Amino acid sequence: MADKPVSLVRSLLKLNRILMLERKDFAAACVFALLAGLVQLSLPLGIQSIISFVLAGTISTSIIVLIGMVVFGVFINGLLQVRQLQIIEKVKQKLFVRYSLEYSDRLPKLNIEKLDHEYLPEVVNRYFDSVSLQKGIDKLMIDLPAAVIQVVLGLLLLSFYHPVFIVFGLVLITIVFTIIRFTSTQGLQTAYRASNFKYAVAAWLQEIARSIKSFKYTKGTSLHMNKTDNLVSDYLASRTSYFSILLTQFWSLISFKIIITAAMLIIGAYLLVDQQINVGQFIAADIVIIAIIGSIEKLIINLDTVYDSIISVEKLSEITEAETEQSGQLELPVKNEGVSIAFDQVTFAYGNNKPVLKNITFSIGAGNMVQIKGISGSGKSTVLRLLTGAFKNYTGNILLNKVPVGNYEVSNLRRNTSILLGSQDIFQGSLWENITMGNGTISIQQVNELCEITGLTQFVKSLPQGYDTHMLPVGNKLAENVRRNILLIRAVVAEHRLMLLEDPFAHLLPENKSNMISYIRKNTESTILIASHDETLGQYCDQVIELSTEGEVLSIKNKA
Ligand SMILES: Nc1ncnc2c1ncn2[C@@H]1O[C@H](COP(=O)(O)OP(=O)(O)OP(=O)(O)O)[C@@H](O)[C@H]1O
Repeated sequence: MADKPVSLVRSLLKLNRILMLERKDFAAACVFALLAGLVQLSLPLGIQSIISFVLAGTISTSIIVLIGMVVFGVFINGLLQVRQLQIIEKVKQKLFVRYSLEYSDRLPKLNIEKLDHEYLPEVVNRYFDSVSLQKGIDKLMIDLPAAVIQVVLGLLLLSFYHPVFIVFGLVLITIVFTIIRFTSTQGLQTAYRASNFKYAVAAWLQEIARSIKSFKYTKGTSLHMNKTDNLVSDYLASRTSYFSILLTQFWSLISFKIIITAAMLIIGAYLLVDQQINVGQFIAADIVIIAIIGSIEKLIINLDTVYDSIISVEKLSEITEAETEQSGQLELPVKNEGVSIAFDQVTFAYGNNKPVLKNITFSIGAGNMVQIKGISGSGKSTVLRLLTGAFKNYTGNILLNKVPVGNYEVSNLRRNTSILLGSQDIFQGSLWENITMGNGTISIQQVNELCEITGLTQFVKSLPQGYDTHMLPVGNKLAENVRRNILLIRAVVAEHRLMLLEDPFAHLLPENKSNMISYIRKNTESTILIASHDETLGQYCDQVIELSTEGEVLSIKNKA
């Protein structure tokens, strides 16, 4: 995906939206952080009182009670922290589930037209950012709120010792906030760029793995290393500029820490010498200062995590916010009856390329079988793709049963359409899943019959686990005709009102081909559109539409 401008406020709002999905848990974690902070800060007060008692030489029951209370405070503090951890663990699990389900629900609904220039398996790598986000959640929900609360409460507590601490604290907080606010946008932008290069490296490594044979058997070149080297250099450059922003922010926080330590100690010592505070108060103030410094350190260390979490949400949103297909409202009733098709002066181009189809006009009666012919690149498959409703950027009209294809509800249209396109593939799952795609109405008899017709039976019988055999991604290790048969059976087995088939029979023996065509015509009333340059197919079809190399209709021949 492209290097887009990232806005700090917009990204923070996005992150906030994700956290707010678990607002109850988040609120509980914050309350626990606040309580833990209060308990933590009450300890110096207890210690201060104990010291006062000791200095006054009054060892009494009060001291024992006070010590008891301080120890109890430490225990309560631990208890609150455990509770926080439990909440955070729940939130982490929910995040994982949420993104897993959202990705799997959204992927098939994405607008292919908009993502046409992307390689989806690579874009899906962004899913791993859900794990980075999980890791950041601890810091975002526990450490950071706790650190901020402790700094604020600590400064407030110090102000009780002397008002000068209030002014001092406020000035310092304002300076640090301003520095972070104005350097963060650039920090985010560089972090985003570094993340883009990280994914580019991963994508390239995946690409080497995907085309492993090409790289393995091409001797004497180091293309794979050179490209990796370039991408890694880009990553390092953006990571270095990201780190320089982080360093600026680290230094501002470190300066804050140094100034506050020095100032509080000097002011504290002065007030002690001046007898405005006593030794107990001085020691208690020091404990508070140490707690504040500890919290500031937490802020410094976790700044990186905040950026990572924001970038994770941005990256994850490349799928969760990607445009989905627009859908109409109309439902095409599911019945065993074909649909009529009409193309009226349709012109279509992929993106900004030159038109693939020019002024195409033809009509097809319901239940007809039609071949779309033309040499490679003439636009045969594009005609089928337009009928799936996935591409909408055309001029002219495409009608199904006299209604524009875009008016149909997308999932309803898909339920009524059987699609075999060259870009479809075998996926990792059982042979049965690959054939039925989870459609529980398909019977074993139907599938067996189709295996017999296509010649797949022998392959199925050779498998010890039959239809339960696990298929590898992309149908790896399968013979090409087996792979194509599985895809053909998948397309033909469920009854649909429209069949869009790209070169479905090219791999079949002549006898299997004619048996398959007879099966389809006998078992279904579907309208069947076949994109193929097969010269022998026309004899089986009601109509043959031939496209020219320019993507125009060259001829339309109806069966005599
Ligand atoms: N997603 C796409 N983005 C850009 N151009 C594309 C895309 N798909 C196809 N094309 C181009 O559109 C033209 C028509 O492609 P199409 O696949 O429809 O032709 P075809 O006649 O079916 O070819 P074949 O018989 O080789 O499958 C070709 O020049 C092809 O390169």
